Amino acid sequence: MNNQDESLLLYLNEAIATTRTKEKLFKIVTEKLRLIFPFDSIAIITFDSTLQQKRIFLRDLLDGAPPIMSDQPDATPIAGSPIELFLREPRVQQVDIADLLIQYPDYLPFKRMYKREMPNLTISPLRTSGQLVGLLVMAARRRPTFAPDDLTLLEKIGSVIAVAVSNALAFEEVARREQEKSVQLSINNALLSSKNREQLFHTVATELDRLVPCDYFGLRIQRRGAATESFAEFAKLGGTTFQALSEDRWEGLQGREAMQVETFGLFAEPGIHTGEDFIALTARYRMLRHAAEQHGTRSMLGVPLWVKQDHMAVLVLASRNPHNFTPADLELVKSLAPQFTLAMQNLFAFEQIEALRAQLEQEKTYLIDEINTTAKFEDFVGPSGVMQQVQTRIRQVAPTDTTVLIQGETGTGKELAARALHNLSPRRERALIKLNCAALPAQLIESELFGHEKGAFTGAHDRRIGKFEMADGGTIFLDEVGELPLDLQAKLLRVLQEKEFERIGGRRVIKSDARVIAATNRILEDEVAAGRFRADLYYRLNVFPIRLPALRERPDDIEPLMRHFLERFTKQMGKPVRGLRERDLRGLRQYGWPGNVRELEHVLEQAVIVSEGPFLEFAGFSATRPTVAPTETGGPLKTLKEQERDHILAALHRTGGRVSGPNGAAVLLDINPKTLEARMKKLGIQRTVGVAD
Ligand SMILES: Nc1ncnc2c1ncn2[C@@H]1O[C@H](COP(=O)(O)OP(=O)(O)OP(=O)(O)O)[C@@H](O)[C@H]1O
Repeated sequence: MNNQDESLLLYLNEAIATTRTKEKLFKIVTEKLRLIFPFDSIAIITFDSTLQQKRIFLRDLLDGAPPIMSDQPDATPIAGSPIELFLREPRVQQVDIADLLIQYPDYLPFKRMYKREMPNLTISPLRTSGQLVGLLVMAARRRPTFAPDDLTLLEKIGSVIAVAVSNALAFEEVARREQEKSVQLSINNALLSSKNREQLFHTVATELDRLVPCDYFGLRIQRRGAATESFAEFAKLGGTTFQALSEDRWEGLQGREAMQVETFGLFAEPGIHTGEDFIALTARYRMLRHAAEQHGTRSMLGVPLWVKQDHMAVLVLASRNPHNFTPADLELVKSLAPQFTLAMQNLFAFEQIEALRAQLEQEKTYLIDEINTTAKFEDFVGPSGVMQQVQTRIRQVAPTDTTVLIQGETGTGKELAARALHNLSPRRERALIKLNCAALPAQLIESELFGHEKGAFTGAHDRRIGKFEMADGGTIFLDEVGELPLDLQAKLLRVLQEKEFERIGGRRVIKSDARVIAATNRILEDEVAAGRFRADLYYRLNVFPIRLPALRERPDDIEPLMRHFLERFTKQMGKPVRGLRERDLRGLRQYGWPGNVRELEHVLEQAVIVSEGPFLEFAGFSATRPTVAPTETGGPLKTLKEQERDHILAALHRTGGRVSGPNGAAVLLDINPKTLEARMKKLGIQRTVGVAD
């Protein structure tokens, strides 16, 4: 070995000790070697410990192209390639590519070099501590002539380079592990910190992309016999950053239906799909074909997260590069799978909790309203025979899920009966949700019943849960059902038949297990006959009818009801208990009670308020009021307007002309004082002069 050789070895040794990147190392090696050995192209091939996979660093000095540094193992297998030949006899060899091509006519790198007229190869093994870690391959146009010393030097250089290559790769491996750790940490942090699905998985996709570069990241739920659902999907649509994909992207492409093909079982095993395998999958799955055609997808990596009888969840990465994914990538993604699974399950649970929370929030408002109005069955006063029958029917039907229709005049206790029924039913732990069908315009009733999505119509600023959804597991009480507009009757019928509906502006079918109790003070049969109420809906509602008799039909209930209300009001108002005069009782029993129990309740409330002596005073109440409803007298009928006028006058008479306040006519008539004033004005009723509210 001459001085020049020695100094080269020293130089290389030093360079190796100080150089950490393989790029720099490769540059130094190339330049120094070229001073001694004439070559036009040089490659360092490294092997993994099992000699199964190789990585290639290549520099072509003739065309001045930048060196090729392979970050990923080369996909071409070593078995069956000329490399195998050198592995069998690892020593410095000089070969002519033309000879090799006879044996390996399809080996591309040699074909390429032959074409570029560099047929002379010098191959030297790279060994460290006796172990083969790679090959140094020099290609030249002219056949070099080596002295035996040169060959010895090359062997020595080979071991120096081997150490360098091993170091650089080990260093790289350490760096990759560090990066892997940092990515895993970032993914962990994202999974732990964020509750928003899109934001969370966007971070995860971006982090994972640092280790396993890809163009598509998708978490998907595959259902047996149904379309695949997207849980979180992102793609680099032309750019370098991920954008969220929505399910809607299938629409308008080939029709949503066309995309709804079953993919259950695809990626049931973790794997990489590329080349022929990938093409076979695109032939089988329309969605994959679409991705290949539209986005140029050429390879995929899939890992199942969980597999159940009827559905499975998978993580899919896809790339436009056919050789993008390596077995190491697959292992890495597999190692992350448990975290993804946990995060998805957490999110599912969290979203479920959110939905329940929203439902509870809605229910709460109702429950607060109900605290004062909750009816215990004991509050339901009615010792008369007819009311005993009513109570028996309520008790009979309460434990079932049967739809109940309660009919009766205003104030007969329909709502009280509905509440008592709910409270006797197994659903009493859940809410009774009431909807008054007469109180709102048609569109609002629909949204009250079924809810709406954000932006479903002007003014729909937020998503809103409908009462049917809210009453899931409980009872929905449709008060004044006879007032429901015909088109809504059709929609209500559908819910009753199918127990499912959609929110306004929504596509998702919502199921509700709500028990229905409907009430009306109209005679629904007459409404059906007049074409104002759908016969089919009537039959659906009238499964178990309960009729609440008018108070005048059960005079035996009057006194017990009076005592019940008296006790309540005296207690509520902290008033002393006063006696009831026989003549007053007689008068009250004889009265017709057009407003039924509600009217009786108001009369007593008023009496408790105004009475001061030892007896209750029924000021303004006249027992000479008609004892039967005018419709039943057979005489000429009054118009509704006249009837209303008379009724208001009677109320005013009783309150001494007072309209508002606790002793006013508005309380007696159970309407808003402003409304009463407006009606009085319309009907031309003057206030009694001299009486102030
Ligand atoms: N049997 C009863 N025992 C005790 N209170 C009753 C009874 N029936 C009715 N009430 C009381 O009378 C009032 C009116 O009853 P409720 O609101 O249930 O009648 P409704 O038939 O639903 O009336 P509307 O048709 O006007 O809605 C309520 O305050 C209720 O508590």
